[in-house]
Amino acid sequence: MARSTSDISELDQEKYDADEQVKIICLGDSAVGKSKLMERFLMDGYRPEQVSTYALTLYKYTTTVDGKAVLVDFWDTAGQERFQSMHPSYYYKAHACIMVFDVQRKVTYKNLANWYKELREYRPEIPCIVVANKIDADMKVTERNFNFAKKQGLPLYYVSAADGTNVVKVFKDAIKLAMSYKQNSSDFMDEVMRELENFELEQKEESSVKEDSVFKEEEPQLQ
Ligand SMILES: Nc1nc2c(ncn2[C@@H]2O[C@H](COP(=O)(O)OP(=O)(O)OP(=O)(O)O)[C@@H](O)[C@H]2O)c(=O)[nH]1
Ligand SMILES: [Mg+2]
Repeated sequence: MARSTSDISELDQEKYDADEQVKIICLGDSAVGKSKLMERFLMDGYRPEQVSTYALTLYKYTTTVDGKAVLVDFWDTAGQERFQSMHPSYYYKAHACIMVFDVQRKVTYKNLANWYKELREYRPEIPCIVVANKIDADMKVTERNFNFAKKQGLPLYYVSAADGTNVVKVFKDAIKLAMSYKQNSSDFMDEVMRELENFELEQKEESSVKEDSVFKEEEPQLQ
């Protein structure tokens, strides 16, 4: 059972700046199997923490990479994806993304393009893995080419949360990619995005002041 918490400290995302803390997010339509995949990977000893107010679950996992202990938070949503858009804080400081579709439902594959677009708006450079889930339902799908991944230059894994095929591989590779992103990226893009946001905000404030004064000037004079 997931432990329910409204502990806001769980959402203190500054912790992800620490060397040994990694944040991996999961994206994809409802019912593609995001939660089942996490549960399958973490099987025993996982402790999902439902941050109920924010409709998300953090799956915590400890591992070692190059002899160093690493704490991984896998972020999973509950419900928000129905609106086809996530809150920006979901993406904030994420180091890698696992993007899932259901091989049995074409629409979930088509929607990858929307998820990917949104991901790149917030995290232009983080590694992203595409997961074709539920291959147990029809093994023939592994012969099919899902061009979206190839077109975007992303790795594609054929997976089944139900029978476990490739699940460990996906998650271990995601952790490796997240760690290497963390170590090698200067998060330069993050800095640029922040600067741009501040700049746009300042401009908006400035232009609204100007509009105010223009409006006042054009106000008809009452006789
Ligand atoms: N056959 C099969 N069914 C699966 C597999 N993975 C998940 N399912 C089923 O698909 C349904 C949805 O799985 P979830 O893990 O709840 O999906 P989700 O993406 O977390 O859905 P939301 O939380 O609504 O976003 C469940 O009934 C699962 O049992 C799989 O690999 N094979
Ligand atoms: Mg779920």
